[in-house]
Amino acid sequence: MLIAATNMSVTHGSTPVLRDVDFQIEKGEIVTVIGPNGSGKSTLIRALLGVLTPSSGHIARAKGLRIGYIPQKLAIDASFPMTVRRFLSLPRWISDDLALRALERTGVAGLEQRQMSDLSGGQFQRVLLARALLSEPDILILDEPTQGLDHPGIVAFYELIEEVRRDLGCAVLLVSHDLHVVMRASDRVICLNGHICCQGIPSVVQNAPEYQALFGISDSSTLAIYEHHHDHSHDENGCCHD
Ligand SMILES: Nc1ncnc2c1ncn2[C@@H]1O[C@H](COP(=O)(O)OP(=O)(O)OP(=O)(O)O)[C@@H](O)[C@H]1O
Repeated sequence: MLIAATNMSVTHGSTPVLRDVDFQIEKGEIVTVIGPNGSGKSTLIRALLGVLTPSSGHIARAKGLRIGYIPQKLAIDASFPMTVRRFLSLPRWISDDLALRALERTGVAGLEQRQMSDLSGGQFQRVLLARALLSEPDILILDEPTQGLDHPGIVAFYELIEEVRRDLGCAVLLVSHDLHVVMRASDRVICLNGHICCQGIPSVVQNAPEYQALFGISDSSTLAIYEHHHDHSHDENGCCHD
């Protein structure tokens, strides 16, 4: 076990956001969290990272766990000069050789002298990934890494994630809205909506009546994910009632 949350609830102010979440991730697994906007995906990630404290339950992390985190958004002001090479050396200086190898691994070698603010969305994500890999993480945590990428870009990014997992053996936890790709590329999928609605390996989740009821899935209507039908109702706080 790398990280485990037990019976974890999180409130923002007085608003419950996550309720009774039991979650754990093992070595080398690729786990994707899916769910509607505002369903608590980023909150779950932030709690697992330890940057917010659950209101109840607890979180355990393996001793000495190294986490490589790629945030949902990272704004770099265009008026603030920051080359890719310099960015890779934050917060700790790294050698040119290490920088080159990291960029090669994520398929963006040659961009060293480019300004971060000039990169395309896909290049930017790959530079973030290169930087996250420098710490040789046991687990990579990525919050919507494919946001803004086109379909080939999304598929390519997932292929890269799989390659990184194969080569480095790290676990990967991601948040994604790309349902089709997620189902192909994850070992396990978690459907979140203020609580864990269902979880499991994609083939099982995909065929589970709970999943189909949750997401209203038929092949042609995958994008109807956010019009999904629940077999239980949610109040305004995202809590569920059978
Ligand atoms: N710091 C905060 N203070 C108050 N409320 C917050 C805070 N962060 C998140 N929330 C609220 O908690 C709920 C869950 O937010 P969260 O960002 O975890 O959802 P999400 O599933 O990641 O959404 P999205 O898909 O839109 O990124 C939302 O209603 C949000 O407004």
